[in-house]
Amino acid sequence: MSFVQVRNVFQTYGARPILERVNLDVDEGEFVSIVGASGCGKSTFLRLLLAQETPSRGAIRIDGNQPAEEPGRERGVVFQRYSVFPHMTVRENIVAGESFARPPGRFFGAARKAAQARADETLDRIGLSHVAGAYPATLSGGMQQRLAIGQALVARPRILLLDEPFGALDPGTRLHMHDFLMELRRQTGMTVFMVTHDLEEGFKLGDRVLVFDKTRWDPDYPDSYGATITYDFDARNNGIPFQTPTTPDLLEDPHVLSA
Ligand SMILES: Nc1ncnc2c1ncn2[C@@H]1O[C@H](COP(=O)(O)OP(=O)(O)OP(=O)(O)O)[C@@H](O)[C@H]1O
Repeated sequence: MSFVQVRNVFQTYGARPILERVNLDVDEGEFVSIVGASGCGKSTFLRLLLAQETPSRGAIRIDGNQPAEEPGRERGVVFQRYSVFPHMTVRENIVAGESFARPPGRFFGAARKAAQARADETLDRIGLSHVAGAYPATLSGGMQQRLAIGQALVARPRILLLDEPFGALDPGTRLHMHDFLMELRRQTGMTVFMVTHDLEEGFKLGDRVLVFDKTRWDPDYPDSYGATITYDFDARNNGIPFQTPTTPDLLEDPHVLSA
């Protein structure tokens, strides 16, 4: 039995279908990138995995159970515009993120000191050491987003749900955050679902790239059908569109390999 099972899921708002016949099996530890046209239901799909919404039809199982309604330890989440705790400093936000992962959820005494030292290491990794004592409102949007990503990652959730988490970051910071995410993923074996508008990012980070799209379309009634998973690319070897050529001639052609 796969870790995440999605069976014939439909989601409808009022009379308007958003998702239809979505089926998916994901193994624990897989990194699944999700791409698709704006408004096709990618974030809706993440909300279903988070149990913020219940599917109109069909079922979702995580490790054989219905997803719990509280994200907490099982699932962490980062949205494109994530709000960190405004009344806590940057360092405290990271400590709070880690404490989600451990009952009873708080650190005291020596454990708190150790957590602060780990938080400082994380801040170093995400380039926020110099603002460890500052409050989020004094940071730029990109810095707040880095903090949000760091906070979710240090909680080491079993499933991490990312909704365009790197969209607002400049290219250099984005690459650093990719490295940080991949390293933590290697250490924790967490399962990741990431919605992105950047195909290259989807293929670089993902083991699989799912494409959500409508298979049925009526030009007079564009809202009459929902989207489903139309492609499920194996991205481990850079994906189907970039398959490693098997003919020796092509292997020697740098243009083909750098595609
Ligand atoms: N709670 C809701 N009630 C009614 N309609 C909703 C609700 N949530 C989302 N929608 C609609 O469902 C559609 C899919 O939204 P969703 O945010 O899932 O798309 P998306 O693929 O993530 O879009 P984007 O790439 O632009 O972020 C949109 O048309 C949106 O307006």
